[in-house]
Amino acid sequence: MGTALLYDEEMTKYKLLWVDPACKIEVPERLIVSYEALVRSGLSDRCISIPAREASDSEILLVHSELYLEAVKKTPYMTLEDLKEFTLQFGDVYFHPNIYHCAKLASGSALQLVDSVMTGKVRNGIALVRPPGHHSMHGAANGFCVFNNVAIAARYAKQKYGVKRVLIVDWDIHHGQGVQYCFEDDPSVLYFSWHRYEHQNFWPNLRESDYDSVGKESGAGFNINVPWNNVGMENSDYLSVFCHVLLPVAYEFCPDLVLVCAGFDSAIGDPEGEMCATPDIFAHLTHLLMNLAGGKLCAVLEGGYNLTSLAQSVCQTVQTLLGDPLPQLANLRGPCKSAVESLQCARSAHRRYWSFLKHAADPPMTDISTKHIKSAMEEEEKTEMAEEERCTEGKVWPEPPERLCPPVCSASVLPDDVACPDGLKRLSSSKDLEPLLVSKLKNRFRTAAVDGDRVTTFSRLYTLIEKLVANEIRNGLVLVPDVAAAMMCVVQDLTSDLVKRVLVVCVGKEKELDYVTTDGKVLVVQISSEDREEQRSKYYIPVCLKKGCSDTSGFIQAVLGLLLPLGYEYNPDLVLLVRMPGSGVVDSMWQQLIGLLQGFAKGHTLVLMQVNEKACMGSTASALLGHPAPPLQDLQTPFPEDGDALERLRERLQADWKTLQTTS
Ligand SMILES: NCCCNCCCCCC(=O)CS
Ligand SMILES: [Zn+2]
Repeated sequence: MGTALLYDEEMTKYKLLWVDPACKIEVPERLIVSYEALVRSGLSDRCISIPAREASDSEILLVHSELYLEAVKKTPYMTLEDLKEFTLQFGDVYFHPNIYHCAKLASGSALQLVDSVMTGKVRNGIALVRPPGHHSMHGAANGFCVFNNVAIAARYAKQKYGVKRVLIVDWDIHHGQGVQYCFEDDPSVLYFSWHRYEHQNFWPNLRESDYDSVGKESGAGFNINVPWNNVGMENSDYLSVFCHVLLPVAYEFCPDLVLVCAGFDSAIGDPEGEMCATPDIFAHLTHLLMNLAGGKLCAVLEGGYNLTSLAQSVCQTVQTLLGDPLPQLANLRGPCKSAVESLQCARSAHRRYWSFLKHAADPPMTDISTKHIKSAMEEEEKTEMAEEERCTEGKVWPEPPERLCPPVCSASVLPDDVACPDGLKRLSSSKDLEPLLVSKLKNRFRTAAVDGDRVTTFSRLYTLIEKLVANEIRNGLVLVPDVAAAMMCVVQDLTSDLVKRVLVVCVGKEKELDYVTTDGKVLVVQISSEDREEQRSKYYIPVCLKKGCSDTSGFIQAVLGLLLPLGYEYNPDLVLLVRMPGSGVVDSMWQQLIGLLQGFAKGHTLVLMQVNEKACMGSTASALLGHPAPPLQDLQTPFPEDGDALERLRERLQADWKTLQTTS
């Protein structure tokens, strides 16, 4: 299934008609450059174009009051003076004779997107709209927003498709207070927002934007705010919050639909955000949400005022929605102190509501919400500085890397008598081994004549890895007689000269893992029921689950809270996913793991399985081909000892691995 793209140039046909410094950044060019970038890059042609439509009155009234709607209806007929007058009753927003029409198109586009996804016409999609929506409230326009596009879409999805749980992820740099107000007592809509806050010194300066606004009454726990109290947040900060706050809760919530308030003013160069995250981060944020809700994801444009980073970020998002390989994120260095404080506060505020956050630490000693007094004075000094001096002084960043699709997505190396799963390309021609390699294998296995089929297997493995590294294929599946031996061979013989860093994810326990690397060329994360604490080192990290890999709750917690951060920090060139026989890992969990691992090494994942486990080749192939993993149904509360052990393991490892840091 494809990716929907909604865009209508009508939504570029309104603009600010008078002088208002607060609103001058919201210009029609925002939409024009975004769409043109998609066209120029060829991405728009790969999408399924869905027409925009006007939202009806009843759809708008799902969120807004009749009084407000009737008032806005009058704006097309107002004189310039009347429009100015009308605008004064709201904050940081402007009206225009054509904005009511565009606001209906913006909301209607979001609804068209929901229809396309919920009817299965497309898998996911994005609506490029203006005016944005997440600041508008029941009875008021605000922050460039007229109708709350995403809030209307959430209510519409519930009403028309009986969607039980909607996750709204707001990665815009402003707090979508309109969305928070709309759903704060509603447990069927989980609203997550991070936003520039600076201890309430940043617009919209609301006390209720802080981390302790967790929702009300039956909605308690279903509103997550992560305030950024400093500017300059980077890719590491964003990824840490996803791994340690949003994703654990999102997986436990298990939504039927994901809506994204896709604002790109959180990207580098934006005058509003003043953050430093690069456009390629949105490729990963999108990817990390795409295995939820069976891949049903609707992204709706909110903010984004630097036309260059906006266009690049939109392209990065669309490319991921289309399933293209992810870019490698370079030199992640762990979250900054302020980000750790914020995520620690958010985690501790929510630990009573979410079993996946149950073991979160107490809030930091320096309670960050009282800091706003002091920082107000700092704020005073800052405003003395010239405006342009303080904001984006010529931020520059590299063009996002090309994300080329290899000619073959998934290849397989199988014994001759095993059928190849649909969609996989069989590499049967095992080329003759270089004599060098044969001698290596011989002395490796110290047998005079390395037996025939083993040489065949390793020659095929070698062929596969060569093609992965050459980007001729994206990922691969290999069935071998002895998976542990094959793993050793791949790690020690086949990859040494081909790749710089291999991430080995070992699922289940194995007979002997009789080597531990210390040079950093290999990072082994082993998830099993075995407690190998004594063997742990920086590059060998055993995660012990009391009930083993069949405990999906413990497994996904270890993946989100440990494997993902580690993987991002380690930044491998190859991922080796080894499924030990008898691991007991549940199929949906196995597919989720393969899906999430695609975020590393441009998707170069090599799956090693034992021949006698060929029964799960089908689902492995499906995940390797990029089909969304099935949702993890009814997750139990993780075993306390596992949750505790994971928290302790993170604390012990965070000296070596900064992205594991969740406490300041
Ligand atoms: N009143 C002092 C300056 C306030 N600037 C307000 C900017 C509103 C931004 C809204 C937005 O970006 C939506 S995503
Ligand atoms: Zn914004």
